[in-house]
Amino acid sequence: MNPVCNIAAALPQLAAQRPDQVAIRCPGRGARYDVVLDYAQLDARSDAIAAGLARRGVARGTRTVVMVRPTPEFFLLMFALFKAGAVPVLVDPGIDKRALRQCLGEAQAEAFIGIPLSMLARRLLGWATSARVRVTTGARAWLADATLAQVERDGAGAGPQLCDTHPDDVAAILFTSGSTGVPKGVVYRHRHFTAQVDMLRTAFGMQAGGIDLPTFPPFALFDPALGLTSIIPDMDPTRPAAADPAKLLSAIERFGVTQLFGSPALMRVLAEHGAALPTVRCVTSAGAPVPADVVAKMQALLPDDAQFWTPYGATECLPVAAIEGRELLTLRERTEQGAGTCVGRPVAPNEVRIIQVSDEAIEHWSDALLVRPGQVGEITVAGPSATDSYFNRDAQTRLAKIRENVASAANSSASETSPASASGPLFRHGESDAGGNSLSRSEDTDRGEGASGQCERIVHRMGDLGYFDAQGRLWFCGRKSQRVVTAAGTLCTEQVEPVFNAHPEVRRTALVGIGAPGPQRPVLCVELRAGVARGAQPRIADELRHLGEGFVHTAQVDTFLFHPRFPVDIRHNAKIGRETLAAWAAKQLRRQA
Ligand SMILES: Nc1ncnc2c1ncn2[C@@H]1O[C@H](COP(=O)(O)OP(=O)(O)OP(=O)(O)O)[C@@H](O)[C@H]1O
Repeated sequence: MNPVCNIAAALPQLAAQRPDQVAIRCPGRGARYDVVLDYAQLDARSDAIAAGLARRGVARGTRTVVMVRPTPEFFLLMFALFKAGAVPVLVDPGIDKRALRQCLGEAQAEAFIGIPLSMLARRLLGWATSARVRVTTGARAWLADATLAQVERDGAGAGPQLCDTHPDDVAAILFTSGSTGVPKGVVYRHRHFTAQVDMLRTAFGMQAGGIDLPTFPPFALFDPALGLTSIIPDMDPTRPAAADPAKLLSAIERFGVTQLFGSPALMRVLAEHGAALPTVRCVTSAGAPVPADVVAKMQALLPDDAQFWTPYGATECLPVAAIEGRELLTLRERTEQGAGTCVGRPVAPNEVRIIQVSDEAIEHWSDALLVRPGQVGEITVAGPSATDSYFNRDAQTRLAKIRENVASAANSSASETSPASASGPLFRHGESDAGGNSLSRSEDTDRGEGASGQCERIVHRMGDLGYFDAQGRLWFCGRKSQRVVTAAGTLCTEQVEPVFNAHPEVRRTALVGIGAPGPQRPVLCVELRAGVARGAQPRIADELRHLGEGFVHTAQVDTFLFHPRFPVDIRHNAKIGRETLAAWAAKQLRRQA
C-alpha cells in the first residue's frame, strides 16, 4: 500500500523524534514572543481539532475558508484540516473587498473558520454564504456555531487523525495575489505540497532544526513539514514594505534565526536599515525581481558563507527556477542594458520550456510551439509542483494549461535526468472531478503508464515572458498581459524598465501601453526617489530620454510621466500595478492634449 501523501504526515514523526523542539513561536501581546507551540503540542492539538471538526461535519473534502492571522491557531487549524483531508481555502485578506467576496463565493465553501472580525464581515458583507459550519477563534461563539477551543475540547483524546489522502486528492485552494486581475483559486493536490517541500529542501538546503522567519504566512506552513522552527515576525503580513526593521532584527538576534523569506519590498526594508544579520545562513525573496542594489546591500549584511536566493515561481507552480545573489550580481549590467532579469536555472526536476507568445488557449502540446533558442516567449513548466487547474474557472484553466502526451517508456527512462516522469500523475481528457475542475487524473496513472504507452501531463503556462541564455539560465522579461505592442514590435516591461531604473534619482519605473494592442503608444511612468524636487522633473525626463536612446528597444520610449507613488500588489508590495498606471497615464495624456 502506498504511504499517505499529506504534508501533515511529517508531524507525528517529528513529534516522536523531537517533541520539545519549538515548532512555532509568535509575538503575542507586547511582542514578548511567549506564545509557543512545540512539535508534540502541534501534533496532539491538531489531532484534537481534526477530530472535533469531524464531529461537526468538517471532514475529507470539506472546503473550509480559513481567515485567521498567523498565530498558533492558524497552524493548529491548517494542520488539523490537512490531517482531516479537508480543503482549506486561503485568500489574501488585504485584497479589495468586492474581489474577496467574489473569491469566497467562487470557492463554494462548506465551512468558514475565522477571527471574530471576519465572522462579522461574513455576516455584513455576505461572504461564503454557502458555509454551513462556522467556527470562530474568538473567546465566544459570536456569529458562529462554536469556538475553536470548544472544537478542540470535543476532539480531545481521540488519538491520531491522519486521513489516508491520495496524491491526487485536493489539499487546498490558494488564491493568486490578483496583481493582474481578480485572484484565481489554484487547486493544490497533496502531491503538489509534498513535491514543493522536497524541492525546497533540496534546492535551498533546508535542514530540520533550522530557525525560520517567514514573513509571508502561508509559506510558514512548510516549516513544520521541514522540521524547522518558525518565528512569526511582529509585523502586518499584508504590508511587508511597512515592516519595522528594528523589530525584525530583534527577533532575528534573539532567536538566532538561520533563514528568512520575504518579498523584495521587505528585503529593501532590511537592506536600507543596514544592520548585520550574523546568524542568517539562507535568505529567499520572491514575488517580483529583487533590485540589484538590494541584493548587493543584503549580501554585505550577511555572513560570507550565507546564500541569498531569488526563487522564481507563482502560486500555480513554485519553485520554478532560482539564482543565488552572487551570480545575479554578475549579471546586473546585462539587466541594466535591457536583457531582462535572470531568474536562474530550473529547480530539479522541473522542465521549463519557452513557447511562442499567444493570448489564446492551447489545448495540446506540440514541439512546434517552441521558440528558437534564445528567443523571448512565454515560460511554461511541467513538473511535480505545477498545478493543473483553477477552481471553478474553466476559462482561465484552459488559458493556462496545456495537455501533453508523453511516452510512458520515454518518460520513465528519462527520469534520472529529466523531470518528465517526476511531474506527478498524468492526465487525460474529458473527465471532471468533484471540484468542478476540467482536468483530472488519468486512471492510467495508477498503473504508472497507459496501456497505449502514452500518458498525458499538464504543462502550466506562467503568463510570463522570458528566454534561456546559452548557459541554460532563464531570464524573466515581464508579464505577458503587460507587454506593450508598438508599431515597431513588442516591448517587455522587464527589458525596458531596468535601463531607466539605472538613473540615480529614479526609484522605479513602469512601462505601460496606451491604446489597444498593435500599435500602442509606449509610456514610461516614473517614480522618483524621496527628496527629489518636482522642479527636477524636466531635466530628469531629458536624461531618461538620453538613457533610452542607448538601446534600440528603449529608444521607442519618448513619453515620461512622473507619478508620486506607484500602486503595488497587496501580497508582496512589490509588483507594480501597471494596469492601474496605464489608466492613469491615459488620463494624463488626454489632459495634456
Ligand atoms: N523571482 C522573481 N522574479 C521576477 N518575478 C517573479 C519572481 N517570482 C515571482 N515573480 C512574478 O510573480 C508572479 C506570480 O505571482 P503570484 O502567484 O503571487 O500571483 P499573480 O500571478 O501576481 O496573481 P494574478 O495571476 O492574480 O495576477 C510570477 O508569474 C512572476 O510574474
